[in-house]
Amino acid sequence: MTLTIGFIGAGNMASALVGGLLARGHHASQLALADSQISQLHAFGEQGIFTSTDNAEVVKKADILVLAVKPQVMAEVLKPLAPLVQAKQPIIISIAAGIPVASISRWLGGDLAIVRAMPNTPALVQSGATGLFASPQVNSQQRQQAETILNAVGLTLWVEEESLIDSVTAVSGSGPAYFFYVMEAMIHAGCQLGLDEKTARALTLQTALGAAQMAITADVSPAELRRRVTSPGGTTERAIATFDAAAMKETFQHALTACAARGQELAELLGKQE
Ligand SMILES: NC(=O)C1=CN([C@@H]2O[C@H](COP(=O)(O)OP(=O)(O)OC[C@H]3O[C@@H](n4cnc5c(N)ncnc54)[C@H](OP(=O)(O)O)[C@@H]3O)[C@@H](O)[C@H]2O)C=CC1
Ligand SMILES: O=C(O)[C@@H]1CCC=N1
Repeated sequence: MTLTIGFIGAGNMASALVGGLLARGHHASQLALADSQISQLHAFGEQGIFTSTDNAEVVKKADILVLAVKPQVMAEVLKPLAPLVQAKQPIIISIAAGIPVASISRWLGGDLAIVRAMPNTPALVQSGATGLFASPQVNSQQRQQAETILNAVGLTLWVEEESLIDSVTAVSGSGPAYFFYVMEAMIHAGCQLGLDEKTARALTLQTALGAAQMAITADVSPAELRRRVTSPGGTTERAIATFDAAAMKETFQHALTACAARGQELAELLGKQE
């Protein structure tokens, strides 16, 4: 039996996950999405997916309920759904940054199988990376079911401490934005060096793809692959020296630390709501 996966919130990340699931052959009739904005739902409805602006309608259908609203509205979204969720007992998968299992459980009335997942937007092209954490109530079959959903859209890895979800967020949840940032910067620099925008963009994106494919398939580290590009006395050496002089590695360390700290801050700011 295929389980129905319901999503509360039909924004960027739910779209990426649903797009990935559909592309992997998950049937539209076994998906359901709720969002407060009807405009967010049209495209899904047109694909034969059940949609509603009433979150409760999706909870009624869901064997697996994916919580995909912003952390800031999670408490107000979940509390009215508690009686229905308690009656239906779906597996809960929260993709929200920061919000702890204990808060989700409290808002939904307690004692539920809750998985925290931290996916990323490349799920849309089945190249996602997701970190998962299971609460003690999640049995091995439910763990497998949660993993199967996220596996449909890319790589999955379990962490055994909930706090490590903030670290996953810093590396891969937010990570696509860092790579897009580097792409923006390289395209801009290419244009400054005289390339037209189309050429700078095509060269940058293909280089990103090629470097990622090499790093994934190589049996040596990214550091070694970098060394192989960097001919002594050559051109790359100058660029890397410039990055080192600007303390780029330290900047990444600071940025990822700030990202993970924001996850903890969200938990403290929002997770304590009654
Ligand atoms: N974007 C990313 O790369 C990632 C995001 N996440 C997590 O995923 C979650 C969703 O993020 P993202 O998809 O980017 O956010 P979006 O804002 O794109 O999506 C959230 C959706 O929920 C809707 N919504 C707001 N209030 C309600 C409500 N009361 N009931 C139902 N739907 C509601 C929003 O509508 P409206 O716009 O009108 O408010 C919006 O369409 C967040 O918790 C985030 O931490 C995790 C990993 C990666
Ligand atoms: O920026 C955010 O808060 C979300 C969580 C990870 C990626 N986007």
